[in-house]
Amino acid sequence: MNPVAANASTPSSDPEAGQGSQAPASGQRAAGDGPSRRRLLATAGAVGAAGLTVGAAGGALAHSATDDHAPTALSTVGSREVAFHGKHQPGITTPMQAHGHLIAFDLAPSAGRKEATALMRRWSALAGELMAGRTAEHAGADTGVALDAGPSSTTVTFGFGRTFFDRTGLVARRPEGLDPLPAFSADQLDAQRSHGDLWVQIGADDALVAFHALRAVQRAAGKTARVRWQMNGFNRSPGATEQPMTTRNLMGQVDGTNNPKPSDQDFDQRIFVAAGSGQEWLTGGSFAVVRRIRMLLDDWEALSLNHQEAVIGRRKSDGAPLTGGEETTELALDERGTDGKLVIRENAHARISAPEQNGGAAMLRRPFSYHDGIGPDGTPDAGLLFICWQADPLRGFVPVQRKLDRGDALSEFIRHEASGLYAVPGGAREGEYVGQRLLES
Ligand SMILES: C=CC1=C(C)c2cc3[nH]c(cc4nc(cc5[nH]c(cc1n2)c(C)c5CCC(=O)O)C(CCC(=O)O)=C4C)c(C)c3C=C
Ligand SMILES: [Fe+2]
Repeated sequence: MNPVAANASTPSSDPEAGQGSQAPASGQRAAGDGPSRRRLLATAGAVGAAGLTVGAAGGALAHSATDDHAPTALSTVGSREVAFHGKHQPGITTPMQAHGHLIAFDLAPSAGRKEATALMRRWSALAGELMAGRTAEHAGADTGVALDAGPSSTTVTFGFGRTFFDRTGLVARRPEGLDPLPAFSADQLDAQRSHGDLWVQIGADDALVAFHALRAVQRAAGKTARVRWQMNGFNRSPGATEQPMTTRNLMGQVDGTNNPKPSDQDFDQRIFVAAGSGQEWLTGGSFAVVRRIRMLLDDWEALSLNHQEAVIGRRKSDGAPLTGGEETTELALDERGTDGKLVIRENAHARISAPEQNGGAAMLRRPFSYHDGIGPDGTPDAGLLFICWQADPLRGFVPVQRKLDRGDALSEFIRHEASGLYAVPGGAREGEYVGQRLLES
């Protein structure tokens, strides 16, 4: 086993901070010893005669078949490894990866607590292997899709939906935070693509590595759980920009600026469930709200730049508030222009969603963009797989979405199409599997 660094939240594990960064963030390490996928490949003599190119943009390394089959150094992107074990599960404060897969499962009718326990044990062992860049299954059974790549910042994160507790006879242990989200007036939710007993979030900086992990998780579910829905997303690739910067969404906006930072004094309290919550198994865990939000891009792109900026309250070019300064300058919410009107409009998205307008309600947004092709009407089925993390959805997502639902200028250009709410247990300690403290107590 590779020795893995603690996956604790630290300033440099801020999802924004590492976006596009060349240096591994905290909780990440360069791939080390152990039977890596690449060594297996080399010993199997599977390197093609034309040589193998390992790497990502700007850092490709050629591995010639004339070499002695010793693995060459991985590119920076491929070599990054996130720790599986830690206080919190990976994939929450981990820098946003370039590729993401979300997959929800329902337990099979014949499966109960015993089968769910065996599944979480199996999935946790698998997640540790995938995150370390090792083959997912015994040699020969692995699909081979990621054979020549390193860990590539893979993370696998597990959550339990409300119905998981009914199915496993654990209703008494269900946290209040899993009470159903209220209906919002603008919801157009597809039940088939919402909810689920179990939810898995996969992220990686390489598309093949991410797909490999997704497929391995699905295969490992076996007959215990069947897929309810699955969604694919993406973000900017590390190294694509000159400087590490906050990512943009498909409307072109800099998105993620005012996220809580792990260095904030109250970060842990806002994002992670503290001891004494009444559900000790959830200590160090969090709640994930997942919304598939379609963007009505034809309508959005028809707006002038001024209008687009007024909808958000920030400049499109660099994300700075319309009241001036740079991206990280605070919004001057009371400032009025020469016309006497508020510079950041009453209905601007950034105003309405700001914690100071919502009794301090805050969440950590860690989304992926998605594009599922062009619909029959010629419009892109594209938008945001909005994922936000909080210690309590009633002090995070719910009050903010209630307010946005009533008067957000952005509402006209988006449509909430699917929804999920999951309790995400704390990280597994060495020798433990995710959810053990719930399932074995
Ligand atoms: C209920 C929570 C939120 C939903 C749903 C949501 C959807 C959504 N947001 C953008 C684009 C931006 N959002 C920005 C800021 C922002 N958004 C939320 C919450 C939700 N957004 C919060 C809490 C904040 C931070 C507010 C603050 O503290 O100032 C921004 C501005 C830049 C930033 O801070 O990230 C943009 C841009 C889209 C496109 C979208 C749905 C598709
Ligand atoms: Fe937002």
